[in-house]
Amino acid sequence: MQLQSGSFLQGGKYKIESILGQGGFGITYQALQTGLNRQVAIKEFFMKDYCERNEKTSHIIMGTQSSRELVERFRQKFIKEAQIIAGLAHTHIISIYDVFEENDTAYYVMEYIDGGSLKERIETNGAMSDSEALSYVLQIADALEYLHHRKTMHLDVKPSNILLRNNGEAVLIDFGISKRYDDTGNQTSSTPIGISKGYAPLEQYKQGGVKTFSPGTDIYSLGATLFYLLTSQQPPEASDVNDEGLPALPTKISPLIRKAIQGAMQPRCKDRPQNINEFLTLLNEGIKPGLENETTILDTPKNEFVAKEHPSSIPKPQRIFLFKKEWLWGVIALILILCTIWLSRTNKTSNIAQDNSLAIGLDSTVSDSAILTSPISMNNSALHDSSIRYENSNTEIGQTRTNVQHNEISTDQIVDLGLSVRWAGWNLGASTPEEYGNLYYWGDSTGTASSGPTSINIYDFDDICGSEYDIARTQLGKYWRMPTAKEFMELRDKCKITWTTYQKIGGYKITGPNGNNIFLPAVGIKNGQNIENRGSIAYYWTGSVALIGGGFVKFKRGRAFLLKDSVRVMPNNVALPIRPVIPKEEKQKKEEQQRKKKRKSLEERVPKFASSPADRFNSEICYNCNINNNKQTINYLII
Ligand SMILES: Nc1ncnc2c1ncn2[C@@H]1O[C@H](COP(=O)(O)OP(=O)(O)OP(=O)(O)O)[C@@H](O)[C@H]1O
Repeated sequence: MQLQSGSFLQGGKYKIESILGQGGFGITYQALQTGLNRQVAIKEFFMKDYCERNEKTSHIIMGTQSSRELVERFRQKFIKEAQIIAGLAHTHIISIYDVFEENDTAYYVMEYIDGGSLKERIETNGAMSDSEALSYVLQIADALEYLHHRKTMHLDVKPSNILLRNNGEAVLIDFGISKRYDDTGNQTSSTPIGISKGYAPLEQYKQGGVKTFSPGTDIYSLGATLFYLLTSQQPPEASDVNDEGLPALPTKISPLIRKAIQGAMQPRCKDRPQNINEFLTLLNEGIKPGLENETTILDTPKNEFVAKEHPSSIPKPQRIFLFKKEWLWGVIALILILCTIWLSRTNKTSNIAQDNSLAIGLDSTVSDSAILTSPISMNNSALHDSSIRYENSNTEIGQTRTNVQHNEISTDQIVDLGLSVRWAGWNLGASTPEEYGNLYYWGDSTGTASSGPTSINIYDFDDICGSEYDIARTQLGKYWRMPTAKEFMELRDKCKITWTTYQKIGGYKITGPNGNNIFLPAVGIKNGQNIENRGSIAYYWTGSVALIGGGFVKFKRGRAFLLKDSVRVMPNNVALPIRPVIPKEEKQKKEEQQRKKKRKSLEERVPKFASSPADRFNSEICYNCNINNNKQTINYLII
């Protein structure tokens, strides 16, 4: 028995409109928040098997004393969980606005999401393309990483728990069985474990469920979700996966994605990627992984998940410690590689210095920087910020300059990385290289944090880059603009991306093919008044060409994702740092164009050189006549 539509909660603050659904632990309603006149979703704690409702008062009633105790215990946990979720702030995690008790039960109020679930999407449209499925899975991976970072597991990731905002953004809901773990990884809450067949891994079926913090459990469910999105088939139950392996995935799915699903859906938790970062590495193998922790994966040999008949035979990503047995050969190989890199860097540096007099900022401690940028350098303490320098300056990156104006991102901070465009050394609006920049909104030429579009607009990148909507162009003028998708891809694909810290700010050192560097601080994402994920995630605008639900480039743990085909100008609760570019030949091209235009207009206005004095006379008359636009006078004078 549910609350009637038209009934009120919290003294009229919320008006129940309809029922969205009911599960074992709760009823979800669509409601109106009357004061703000906005739609919300309200979840009511209601244990179907133990609770009833007094029709007159709407109060919850319970039968026996023992059921009362049980329900009370879970009600307290429901409230606690809601409070925890309310403390999370992530674009792809449901926002909770309010938690309260009424009718002898508990409620939480959340953002109402009207685009339906991924499950409904598949039921209506059938299986998705690789890119569409990935765009959703990457968003949820992001949300999971955020949760895992806070020692929280969701434990019920599945397509029906992923809703879509009408702008295409995926949002993770239903934390009803999520758990939190303390710093030692022990469970701090024991909300009941529900089993979602096909999505829950083996360990969730065990008596007592998952007891220690293990991101691999959510990774299994995420892999199963990807399986469903790409096949529109319910993934097999974990016990069947254990006995028979995963059924062969259609070959239209890219081999890399098939391998990633195989890897994520390993029956044994320890055989799966151990964190979201490792899962993403499988999906994004082409990009070199970051160097943040001791388990970071080496570039070479490549991480390989080989899809075999029985998934438990699939090897895990290879890690450094796997090389222990061959340590002797490893050490010899390491020395050889280091020598080679040292030599090649020495040559390269001297070549650059010879060929390009602009390269004065290059580090003279060549051997250090060679180690720094080589994939062998796995130790953060070996990272020297001093190798990050401007191409055109003797100043080390990071020297704070006072009174820097936006338009001071100028020539001395253009870095030629050896790519088709030159990149700014700092974020737009920043006064130091590690700064956020505080200019957010593309499409808002003032670029201030408090303004910006109020809804998400989708633009084709051709409409944006270099136009009046391009904040880099409007702020810096002249030839500056946002990078196009192609240019960002070039940065991603041709540069070495390594995690480092600079002035205590985490971020990515991007080393171009010519050895020059820029620093992309992991400035996070501004969401309302908060800046989230600062020091761990970097998002950047791009004038990109793309799919649904993104439109920016995200640099993350040594990889860059370019998800989208179009530019989304985000509403004003989201902000991203901006790194402008300046095309190499743009200045000359523009000047040449202007010269041509001038010439043309002169040619139109001034007749060709007339040889005889009479002709010249007539020409001059014509010229004057044209100017006066007086044909009669011409005729008269010519005659
Ligand atoms: N914030 C929301 N906005 C819009 N619809 C929602 C929202 N939250 C849940 N729903 C919808 O409400 C229905 C019930 O969802 P919910 O996940 O809360 O319950 P359940 O999983 O069925 O039950 P339980 O987890 O309590 O056993 C689903 O159709 C879901 O898509």
